Amino acid sequence: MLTLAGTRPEAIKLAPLAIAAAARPGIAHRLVATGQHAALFHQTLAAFGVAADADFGLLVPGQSIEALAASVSAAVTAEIARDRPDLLIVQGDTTSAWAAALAADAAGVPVGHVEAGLRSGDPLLPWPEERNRIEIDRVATLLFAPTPVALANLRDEPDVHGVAAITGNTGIDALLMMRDRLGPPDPRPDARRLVLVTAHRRENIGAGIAGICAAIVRLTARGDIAVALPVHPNPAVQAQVVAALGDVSHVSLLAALDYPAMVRMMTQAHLILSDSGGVQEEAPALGVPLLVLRENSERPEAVAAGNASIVGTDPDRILAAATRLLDDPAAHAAMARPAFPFGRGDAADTIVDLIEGWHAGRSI
Ligand SMILES: CC(=O)N[C@H]1[C@@H](OP(=O)(O)OP(=O)(O)OC[C@H]2O[C@@H](n3ccc(=O)[nH]c3=O)[C@H](O)[C@@H]2O)O[C@H](CO)[C@@H](O)[C@@H]1O
Repeated sequence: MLTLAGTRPEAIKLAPLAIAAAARPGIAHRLVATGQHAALFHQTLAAFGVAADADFGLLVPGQSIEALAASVSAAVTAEIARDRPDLLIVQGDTTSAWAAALAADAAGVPVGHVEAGLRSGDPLLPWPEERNRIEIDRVATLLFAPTPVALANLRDEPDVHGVAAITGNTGIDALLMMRDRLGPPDPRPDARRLVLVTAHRRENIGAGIAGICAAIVRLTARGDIAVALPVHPNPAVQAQVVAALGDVSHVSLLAALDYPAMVRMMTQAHLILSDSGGVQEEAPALGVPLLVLRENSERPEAVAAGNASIVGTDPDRILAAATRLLDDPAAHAAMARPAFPFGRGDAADTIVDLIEGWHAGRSI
């Protein structure tokens, strides 16, 4: 079995699978990095005690999505010819996962999709992730849907032909593993309540991030909160955020946090504002209220569970929602009950059980 991955969120969500696969003598697993997030990918895996078996080193700064897809496709095709894996695993919705899945399909190698069935319903939001998810699911033989909603999405699509099962999300395995390892959070020295913000979606660069930053400036003017914003490595995001927030007091712009530091900070936060996919899964499990800085979500479970609210990027809307949660303890408490709509931490074991069953010829 060959797993291909290249970004920080893929490292987080595939580390539990690598650990679970290594514990099964019947599974020979090879984890190969594309090289897309370079050192960040390997550092993130290392936080779980996992190392990649190889790295294609495909990162070319500033390269287009099309160029990345072409190089992933060529590298996966060569790897398949060399190693003849019986299954290719990809996770989520990156362009490299999409290119690898199509290359494996073309070479006759079955594809297993971890985090299958997520749909925002809008091909352009987020782009290209929504297109990538749909096309990976169309070629996948094994579809590991994290939730009943994701499974229902797959059942509704006539072009999905593989076998699908609900597994939970391996991101929750990673989160609970790391939280247990870190122990109880340290009390913060600062009396101000912590608001943690992350923003990096391609469609938010420009007007969206401008709106988010304007809301942060107005929010910190209250005087009783501290904002921490780990800035995504994307240079376009960095330039915009530093220009808008670099000199605002009680706003700390941080370098991207390693995963243990991120988990620690999420557990200390009073409120999280984020356009991230993974954070929408993590905040409910940690019981931290989340405002989603997007117009839609492929993860309606967090809103349905009462832990998240979709507020988009309009500064007035963000400010109103955040102010309510900061000023009304009952409103905050209602969104701060831990909930586990994305699983309870056993997704990776469930997935390797299903893979072993598939190897043995049992239907999943
Ligand atoms: C909306 C969307 O399409 N999101 C996709 C995107 O991830 P996603 O939008 O989740 O990507 P992010 O870069 O936000 O990464 C989120 C993860 O990184 C952690 N973190 C974040 C900031 C930081 O400084 N340090 C840190 O460790 C978060 O706790 C979380 O676990 O790719 C994932 C991997 O294929 C998919 O599962 C998601 O569906």
